Amino acid sequence: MSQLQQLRDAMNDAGVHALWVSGPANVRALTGFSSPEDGRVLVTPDAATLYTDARYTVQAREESRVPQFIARPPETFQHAADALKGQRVGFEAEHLTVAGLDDLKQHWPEAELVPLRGMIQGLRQLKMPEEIRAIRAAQALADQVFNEVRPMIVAGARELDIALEIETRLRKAGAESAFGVIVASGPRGAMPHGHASARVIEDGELVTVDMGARLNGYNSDMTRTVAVGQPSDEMRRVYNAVLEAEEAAVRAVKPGVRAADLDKVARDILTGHGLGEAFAHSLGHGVGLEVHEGPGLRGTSEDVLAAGMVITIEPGAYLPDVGGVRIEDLLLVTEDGYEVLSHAPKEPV
Ligand SMILES: CSCC[C@H](N)C(=O)N1CCC[C@H]1C(=O)O
Repeated sequence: MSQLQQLRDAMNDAGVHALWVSGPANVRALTGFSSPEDGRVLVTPDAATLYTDARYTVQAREESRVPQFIARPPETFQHAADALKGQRVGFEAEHLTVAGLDDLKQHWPEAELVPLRGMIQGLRQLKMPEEIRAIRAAQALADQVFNEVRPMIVAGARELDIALEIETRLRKAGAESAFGVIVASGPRGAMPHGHASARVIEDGELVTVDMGARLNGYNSDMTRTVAVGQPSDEMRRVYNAVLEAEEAAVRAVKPGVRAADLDKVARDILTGHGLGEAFAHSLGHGVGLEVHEGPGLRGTSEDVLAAGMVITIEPGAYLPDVGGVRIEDLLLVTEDGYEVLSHAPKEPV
């Protein structure tokens, strides 16, 4: 069943006749339009319309799987107003600004506006075959770029030169960086989001590189921590504990497993190594049109893994003023377990 048809079923369950979609990734998921920040979609029981403006007339015609209406507000809203009179119209509470809601109220005074959460994000958790192909291609490119740049990670190199090389190679291959490349060396490794700085890598340090490619709208996400020279015994111990936790969590991936239980697999191992407090974030997340999407792999998550999800497994341990380690793989949940999509080597330290 198409995502649009599944969405109509969900709208029916939520008791709305129509849905105004403004979240960029959701607009893209429903239409294929590649400038979704400048698009909106109105979904009704028998139609879906992409609203965008004249800058995108040709692009929308080429890309959109649904009919387009080219206009700017207020014409955009007026186009739909008659059909929405007396209807319950859902909107995406996470994606509509206060001003955006004011506009809807002003232009659709006879509609009942209903805030909804996570309706399309929920559907997006299960990837379709063409989406899996796109994520696989993005990760293959990320693996290739990581392997090409790996020899640059040596004592004397600056973090930001490594990040720039990764970004340049992704761009030359027709992709872009899915997020600001994280290159965190030595004590900066204690920052889970340590975006590359001007710091010069020193001998004996661990360097965490977290990178993703965005190709044809779909993202990848992978982290490797590598050693430059001989790291301290303490950091080698931390590395091996994180690796053990990562591999155990990967092995536990299969349909039906609760995301919270998966998080616990890794957390228990790190706790056993005295690193429970140092694991300062969740185990992972879904990846697709957004780098961070459902399911959420954290202790409080209600999500349950299902075949077709693409997830990260990325435990880490962060010791302030000392350093840190994170190891992350990208996985496809399959009918009988999982397939690891990220292939860059995990080097022994
Ligand atoms: C800035 S995007 C970060 C991508 C990264 N792989 C990631 O998802 N995380 C790094 C630390 C934990 C996790 C996160 O929740 O941000």
